[in-house]
Amino acid sequence: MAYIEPAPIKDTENPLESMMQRFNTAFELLGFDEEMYDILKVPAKQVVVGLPVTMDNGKIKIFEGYRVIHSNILGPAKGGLRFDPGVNLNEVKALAAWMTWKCAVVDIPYGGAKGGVTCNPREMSAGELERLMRTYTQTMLGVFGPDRDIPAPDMGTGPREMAWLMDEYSKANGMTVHSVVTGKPLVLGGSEGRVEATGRGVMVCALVGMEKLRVNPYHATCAVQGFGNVGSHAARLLHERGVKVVAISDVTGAYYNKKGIDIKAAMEYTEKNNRSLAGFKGGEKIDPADLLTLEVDVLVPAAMEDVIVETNAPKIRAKMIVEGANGPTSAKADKILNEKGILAVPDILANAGGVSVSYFEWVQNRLGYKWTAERIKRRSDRIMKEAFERVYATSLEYKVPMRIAAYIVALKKVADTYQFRGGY
Ligand SMILES: NC(=O)C1=CN([C@@H]2O[C@H](COP(=O)(O)OP(=O)(O)OC[C@H]3O[C@@H](n4cnc5c(N)ncnc54)[C@H](O)[C@@H]3O)[C@@H](O)[C@H]2O)C=CC1
Ligand SMILES: O=C(O)CCC(=O)C(=O)O
Repeated sequence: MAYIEPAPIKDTENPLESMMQRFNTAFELLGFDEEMYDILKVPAKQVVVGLPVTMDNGKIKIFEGYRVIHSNILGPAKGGLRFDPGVNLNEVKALAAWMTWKCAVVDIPYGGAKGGVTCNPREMSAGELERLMRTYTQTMLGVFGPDRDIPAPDMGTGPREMAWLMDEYSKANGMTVHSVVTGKPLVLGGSEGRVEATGRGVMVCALVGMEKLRVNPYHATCAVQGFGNVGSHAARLLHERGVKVVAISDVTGAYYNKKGIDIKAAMEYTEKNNRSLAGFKGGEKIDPADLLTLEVDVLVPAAMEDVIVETNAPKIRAKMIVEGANGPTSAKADKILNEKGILAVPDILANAGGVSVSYFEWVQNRLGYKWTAERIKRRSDRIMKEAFERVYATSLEYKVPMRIAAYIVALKKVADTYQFRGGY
């Protein structure tokens, strides 16, 4: 189905600037020296490649692909692969740095990376996407590796794409290498729970946040922007815990139902409708911009960067924002939300459930063993709750919002590790 994509609301900032503003604030509070500033700021590696792909019409099209390793000081670099028309080097640099801070916040032994290809997967056939993913993997053979850099899904990619990547990497190495990528299908060494993991972490953060705000989940309402991997599972899991999800949206539009959207029905609908909510009848269609300003207890932006910005932040009425997406709130909007007393659970904490279960997948692959779904859920919930409390306590100690507290936790950990490793 053809549709016009709503243009994202754009701030004057870009994700990299937004990330750096928070980084600078936390860095100053920690009083580190200037050398440490450059060490933590500058990405370790940036790779930009041209990817020739034979399209279904027989013509060759060149796509631009990226992989940025921000840091590998805590361990092998880790981070997703994004297929989206908006992918560019600056965005990938910001996303890679966020991965470093995220892994540090949840205390898993990884550095940060991110990759992407500027393309529109919604307009490409499965064959074109497979050729693109295999070509991308070929160009990254010297970058990826189970002990070097381990990709995973992000916007526009999922288990299918990870399977192609694993297969291409394995062929090039003459052996099956499961642990080079996470987020694979279960039959290919994927982990129980990875598909829902990011949404599950969002749900855990939302529940702990509600506890802090003394909001009863059974009386709470929620709006979710983005109904892909993260948003749909976050909505489902919150709904299962008694929260009324009154609005959902995707790139095709937004849907509101005062009595609560039937999330299971919405998921079944998108499953059959090429992953799209277009034509969904479970709610009245509303302006997508209005979803963000609904009077709800919890707002979950789970689509893309810079959707809560200086212009709409004053109108936000949610008590709490739990950031499923990476970078949904600009630095300028942060200030406004803080002044309004809205509790913002930042991306580098709220969406870390995905990379946490990716870590479990990698551990299982290396052990050649499989854990049960129950074990995965128990361990990832514990990671998320402990990380939330760590960041919350830091925010009280430094008298800063949770976002800055999360950066403080992360910068401290990475800087401490640098000091011990030394050698520079
Ligand atoms: N997949 C994962 O495990 C993780 C994803 N994230 C972040 O979560 C966000 C979403 O990622 P996924 O769910 O994996 O992607 P996805 O590709 O599965 O879903 C993205 C959803 O957002 C919707 N969307 C796109 N533009 C929109 C707009 N302008 N308004 C409303 N909806 C819009 C799409 O239609 C789709 O429903 C991204 O920021 C990603 O970096 C963060 C951590 C892990
Ligand atoms: O699962 C992973 O390794 C990374 C997921 C990701 O890209 C993210 O957390 O933004």
